[in-house]
Amino acid sequence: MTGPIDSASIARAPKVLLHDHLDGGLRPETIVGISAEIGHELPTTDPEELREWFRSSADSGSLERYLETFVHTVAVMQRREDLVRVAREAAIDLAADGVVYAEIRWAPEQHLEGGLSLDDVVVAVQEGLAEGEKEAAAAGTPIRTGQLVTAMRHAARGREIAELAERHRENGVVGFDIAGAEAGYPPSRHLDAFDYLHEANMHVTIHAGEAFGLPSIWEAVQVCGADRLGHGVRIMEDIEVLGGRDSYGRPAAKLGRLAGFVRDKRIPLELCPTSNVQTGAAASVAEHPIGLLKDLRFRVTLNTDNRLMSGTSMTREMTLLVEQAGWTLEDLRWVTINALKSAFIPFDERLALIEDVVKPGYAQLAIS
Ligand SMILES: O=c1[nH]cnc2c1ncn2[C@@H]1O[C@H](CO)[C@@H](O)[C@H]1O
Ligand SMILES: [Zn+2]
Repeated sequence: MTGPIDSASIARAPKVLLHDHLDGGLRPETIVGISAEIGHELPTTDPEELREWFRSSADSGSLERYLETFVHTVAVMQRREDLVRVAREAAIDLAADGVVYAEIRWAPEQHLEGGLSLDDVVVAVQEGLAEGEKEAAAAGTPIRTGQLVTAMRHAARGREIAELAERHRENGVVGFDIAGAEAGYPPSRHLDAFDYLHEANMHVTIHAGEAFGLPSIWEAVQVCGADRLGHGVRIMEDIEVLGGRDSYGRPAAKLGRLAGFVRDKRIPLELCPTSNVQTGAAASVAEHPIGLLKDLRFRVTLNTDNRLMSGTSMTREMTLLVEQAGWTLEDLRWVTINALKSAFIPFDERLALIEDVVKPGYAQLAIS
């Protein structure tokens, strides 16, 4: 399973996605269609031009500017039927990309302009995801999805959103996240939300170590008790590469206390190479730290972040790593199993997906 891998195999490989924003993955045609109905003005109404507009506008070198484009996707996700549609299409599109399990995140507090309540919007998205799952199964590409309910870090609704997540845990919500501009908005601003969720035994991931460095990661892990790190790529700032290899053939490196803790505790990193290149957290996919972090045996997972803004898919992220960073089929299988090990669904269900779907899927690719 270590030889070169062709593009058809990458497309067919089972994939697991833990970090994908619902409002970052819309089909351009859907944005154009809903905008026309609700009278929202877009930079262009040509779907292909719009696709390119999102990608190039997000190619800004800064997270703040990357996030500006979301005004157009959030605008078309305010009516109940539109939330259902966007969620349904997300599940179908991910399934067509070979994704067999996806945790899809979004911030309910940004979808109340049409008069819906926080509970209404979560129910609408769940309805869409369930419809999409059904259609994907009928098309022969089964997928399982879960919602991650996000609170916006600049706002002050963390506790309320945490309670929302907890209320819907039996109805599709598998965890909680905070997102938005990182610099100036440390995770501890939402400590009451995290305390509440820990008391309720809920799972938590935190965007940290993307646009801001070690203090943000430290707070997420040690103050807020994050189970996983959204991005976490700046953990590199606590790793000194020494050059050469150790006796196990791994890159020789000296880990600081925080990086050592993250690796020792097997805290999953939800890495998103293309998105990081766009926001300036990495120079290129070839040079992205994901390769080094893999070789150092961190709990690495591979993700899309925002398929629309980053012009990507799981197949594309995998292809880039294969073509530009020398990844093998075994590496792709490893990050996929890592992601399932780190998923927020119950352990027995994760195991079933690993044994019944992922391992047989990769075994088939290895022999064909
Ligand atoms: O990579 C990211 N870092 C931080 N925040 C993000 C990223 N991608 C999207 N969002 C933010 O999360 C909200 C809910 O999905 C989006 O509206 C966007 O503002
Ligand atoms: Zn993100």
